[in-house]
Amino acid sequence: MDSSSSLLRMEHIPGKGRGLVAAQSLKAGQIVLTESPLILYSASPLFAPSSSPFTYCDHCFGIVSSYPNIFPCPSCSNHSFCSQKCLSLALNSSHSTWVCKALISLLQHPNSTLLQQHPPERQVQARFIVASHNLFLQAPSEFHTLLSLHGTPDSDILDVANFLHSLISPLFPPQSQFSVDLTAQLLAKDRLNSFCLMDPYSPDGPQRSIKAYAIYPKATFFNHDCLPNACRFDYVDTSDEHNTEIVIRLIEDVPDGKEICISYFRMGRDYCTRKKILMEDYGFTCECDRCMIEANWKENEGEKNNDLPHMLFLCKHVCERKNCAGTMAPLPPKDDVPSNVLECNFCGNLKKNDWDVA
Ligand SMILES: C[S@@+](CC[C@H](N)C(=O)[O-])C[C@H]1O[C@@H](n2cnc3c(N)ncnc32)[C@H](O)[C@@H]1O
Repeated sequence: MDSSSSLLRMEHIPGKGRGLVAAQSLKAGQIVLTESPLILYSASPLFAPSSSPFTYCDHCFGIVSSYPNIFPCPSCSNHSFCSQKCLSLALNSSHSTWVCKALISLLQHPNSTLLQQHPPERQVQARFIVASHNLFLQAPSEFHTLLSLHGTPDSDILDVANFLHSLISPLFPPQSQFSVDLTAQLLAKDRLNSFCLMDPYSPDGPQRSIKAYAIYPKATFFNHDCLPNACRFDYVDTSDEHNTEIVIRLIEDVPDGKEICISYFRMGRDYCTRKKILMEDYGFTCECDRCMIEANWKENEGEKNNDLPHMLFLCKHVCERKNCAGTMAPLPPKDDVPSNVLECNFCGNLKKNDWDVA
């Protein structure tokens, strides 16, 4: 049984829809959820080469080193894998015969120049629709879970759905019931529920690109808070089957019944930037404690208006390593003893917690 079920329960949270609350008293550093994606797809546009300096396995998204450690798809030259195991798993799941043929057809489609004229994002959405249809064919109950998530199409999504459906629907098997409306529904779910899987951290490297997108069936119910009590660790690049799992760990103690929230982006951003992202990308206005205080700050006076408890939280929990700004959470407790070491969820940096004086 899923161990998170005794730690978390879903509740209706006023003003936020569904959310996850602590089902018992929980400790800082505790891992409250580990799960595999419902759907996972590459963030590389179909036509343009990826901007990432790394090459990834198209199944587990671990870094592929060089030949002879590359296992290409036997039917297309566009997808490669880091091991025989990933290749075999992919051919029976994420890179099934239908997916392989659909992606080749999209690349060779007489209208493919149309797709290339759209922003690269459209090509990534095409990958998502192909992956969703594959889920529909392979795991109908998981497909229905995907459809039950939060998100309804707006007019922009309907336009995109019309365009993508015209390109992709000829590739669906004849009995497929994938309508434009269903395509639009799926795109709306993807917009609100997908997590980014990022390039590995490098102190001097370029800004990290997104290597893949994933939707997790339970983690998606964590609502946002600008001063979260939990954060996501993705132990990527372990080159095994756990590479794409999400791990949610508590930043501080959480009493029974309290909502557990993550931040949908790195915490260091100022009020106006956070407000803009949350409205444009997620369609809501955040009313967390931090936003309520910062909303009253005078324009351009953020630095002078620092609110002490919030500043202490940010000093303690924002990683100060160069090119990082990830979130620092305590290591998991050992034998119920809390750890005095904080770990960054982004770069893995460890630092002693000197903030909590007994
Ligand atoms: C990934 S879903 C989270 C689960 C969602 N509450 C549900 O009912 O399925 C993201 C959506 O949850 C809602 N949400 C998340 N955090 C919120 C917050 N702090 N305030 C208001 N709404 C929030 C927004 O509608 C957002 O688009």
